[in-house]
Amino acid sequence: MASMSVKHAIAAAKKLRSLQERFNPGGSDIYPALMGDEAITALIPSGNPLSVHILMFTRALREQGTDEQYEKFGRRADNNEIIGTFAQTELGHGTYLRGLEARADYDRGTEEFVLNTPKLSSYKWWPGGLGQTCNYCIFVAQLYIDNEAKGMAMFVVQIRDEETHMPLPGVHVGEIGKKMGLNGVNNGFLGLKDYRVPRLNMLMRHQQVLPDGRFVKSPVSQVSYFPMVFVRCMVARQNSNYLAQAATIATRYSVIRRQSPIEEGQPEPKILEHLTQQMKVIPEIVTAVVYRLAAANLQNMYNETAEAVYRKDFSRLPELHALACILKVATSYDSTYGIERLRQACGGHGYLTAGNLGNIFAMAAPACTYEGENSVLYLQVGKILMKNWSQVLAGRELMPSMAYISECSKMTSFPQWTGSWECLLKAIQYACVGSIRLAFQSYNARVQSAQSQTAAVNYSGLELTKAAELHGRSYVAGNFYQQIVNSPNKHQRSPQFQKVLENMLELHLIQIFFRHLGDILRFIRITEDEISALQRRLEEVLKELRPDAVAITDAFDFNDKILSSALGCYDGNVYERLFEAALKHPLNRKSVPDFFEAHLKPFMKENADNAKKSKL
Ligand SMILES: CCCCCCCCCC/C=C\CCCC(=O)SCCNC(=O)CCNC(=O)[C@H](O)C(C)(C)COP(=O)(O)OP(=O)(O)OC[C@H]1O[C@@H](n2cnc3c(N)ncnc32)[C@H](O)[C@@H]1OP(=O)(O)O
Ligand SMILES: Cc1cc2nc3c(=O)[nH]c(=O)nc-3n(C[C@H](O)[C@H](O)[C@H](O)COP(=O)(O)OP(=O)(O)OC[C@H]3O[C@@H](n4cnc5c(N)ncnc54)[C@H](O)[C@@H]3O)c2cc1C
Repeated sequence: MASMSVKHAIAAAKKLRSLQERFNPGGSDIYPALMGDEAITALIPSGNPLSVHILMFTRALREQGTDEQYEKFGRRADNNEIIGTFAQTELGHGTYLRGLEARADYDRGTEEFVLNTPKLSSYKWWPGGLGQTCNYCIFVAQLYIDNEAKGMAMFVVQIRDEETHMPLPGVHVGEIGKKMGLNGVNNGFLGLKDYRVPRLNMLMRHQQVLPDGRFVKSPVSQVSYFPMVFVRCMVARQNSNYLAQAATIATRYSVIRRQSPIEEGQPEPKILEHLTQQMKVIPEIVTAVVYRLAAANLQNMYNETAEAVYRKDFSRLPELHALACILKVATSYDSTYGIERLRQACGGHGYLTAGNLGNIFAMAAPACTYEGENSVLYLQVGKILMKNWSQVLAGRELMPSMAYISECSKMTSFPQWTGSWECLLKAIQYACVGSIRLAFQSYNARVQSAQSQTAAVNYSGLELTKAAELHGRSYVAGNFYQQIVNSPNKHQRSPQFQKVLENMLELHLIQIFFRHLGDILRFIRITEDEISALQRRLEEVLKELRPDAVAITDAFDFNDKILSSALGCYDGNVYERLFEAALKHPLNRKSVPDFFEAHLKPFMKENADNAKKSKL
């Protein structure tokens, strides 16, 4: 689905409200009830100008505001009476939140905050819908009381008149310009000059400024980062879906397109019969399945943790933060590169807009950057792994998603190679733990030699990133293994279905193994014969999955409207649809285009005249 117009976004928002009334009557939060529903992902693609309103503005009001603040602002936002966005990033800073320059100075005389973006670099820059759609925003700023910095806080700020939509005095708001994609989103800029808001416009569920200017700290400062955790979980889900969409298109196309006989004299086969084509398409189908399951797990964990945070129990926040970061990175990177591989798998037609792969790519790719730039989130996970390795060295228990690290740390060497799924999974985990150990040694040596912790993180950055990446692989592969091999539902599956799932597990594990062979060989001895055996298993499982490829992608259940692709329609009429799309192009409206008389004819005539003259 391409970027939406505001008109279409409003239709989607209405649909969401009606779904909420149906599934969660009277409740404000639609997502826990509906998160499994693919309709939601279809209604809020990242190209929707209301997505930040729906996913961040309403949620921040609910989770960061007091009950009274929810009644004042949140209920109206949930009801779409006001439309807002989450304005955090600035022209000069996105990643380093402690460097944000927008400021909120408390004036105890009037019990107001005075909001300012003092420099060009402190202008808010990027928030979705800020350019034109929103009349409110959550403005993230450094809080100052008596000129003393107190850290980040969030403020509800009205930016446009509710009746006329005119920007209010003191507000400088606009659109940041055309982007590579998502051009329906009207990402905006915002400057504020001495803009006053009442004290109770600061969201105060976790930290407060009292009327006399006393500051009550949040029990856990990280809780102000919670809206980002939610969207990271959503990205994991959304980007897995983008990959599934592209895989569906490329699979359907690959069983219609015929090219190049495999045996001399034979008819041209469907291109999916070529082994290298299978290797381009089938692993992406499997990756989409694997990530959808991991993202669904993450979603459950988010729902449980959000409920606990609401009750001011912050104990599971670090684990959720680590998992949300790692899955956001893994799904956004792998979907972005996977979609490009799938586009190439469709040959020349993959480059046509009518195939929709370019648009899907343009929607998936920015997720590598928004909601925490991927390298930065890898470093964040790397730092968490260092902390956990210290815990291992101290003999303490780790959070459940890192329990495998303790287990592997106790192994003096890798067990006898068997090539089983357990063995492959263990090899990935073992390489991860080896990488964590090396990163820790490097990081620790730097700290011991009097480098600051932050400098040590910077100079160990490559090793930390590698450890974080392998932790992501270990978690995702471990989750898939559990769901296929140890799931309590396993016995309700037909043997045929279980076999397809096991083939997908085989392919996923072998694929990750080969992708990280260099990393694995650093810590484990494997013979050439053992690697060759895996190569043969890879070829075999591609062959086994080939007949199921279409059925698996059909099971993703994307209708033609969502895929919006001449190459990926359910009926397989690829050439007819490509032709139809070509004929709709404006250049085909007239047999002779206007530019012929105006430019092309005079240009050719001038050249012909010059040629004649030079012959004379
Ligand atoms: C199904 C529905 C479909 C939905 C479709 C979804 C599609 C999405 C559509 C919307 C499209 C676009 C929206 C985009 C919106 C945005 O981009 S909003 C802006 C987002 N900005 C960022 O993400 C900024 C990135 N920076 C940061 O997050 C932090 O600054 C960073 C983590 C990089 C570092 O911060 P520091 O303050 O320097 O922190 P540290 O010193 O590293 O850590 C301090 C401790 O805090 C812990 N921590 C950090 N972050 C979190 C967190 N989020 N939650 C919990 N804990 C956190 C960290 O581990 C440290 O802990 P410790 O003290 O060590 O125990
Ligand atoms: C489509 C889109 C929608 C967005 N929507 C919103 C929105 O609704 N609201 C909002 O507030 N923001 C939004 N953003 C902004 C987004 O959150 C930021 O772009 C993102 O957080 C990255 O920050 P940055 O752009 O400052 O990148 P930078 O931090 O400047 O990154 C540039 C490079 O520097 C590197 N780098 C930065 N810090 C470090 C470090 N500590 N260690 C190592 N390398 C580092 C990065 O890895 C990267 O390679 C959106 C962005 C996009 C693209």
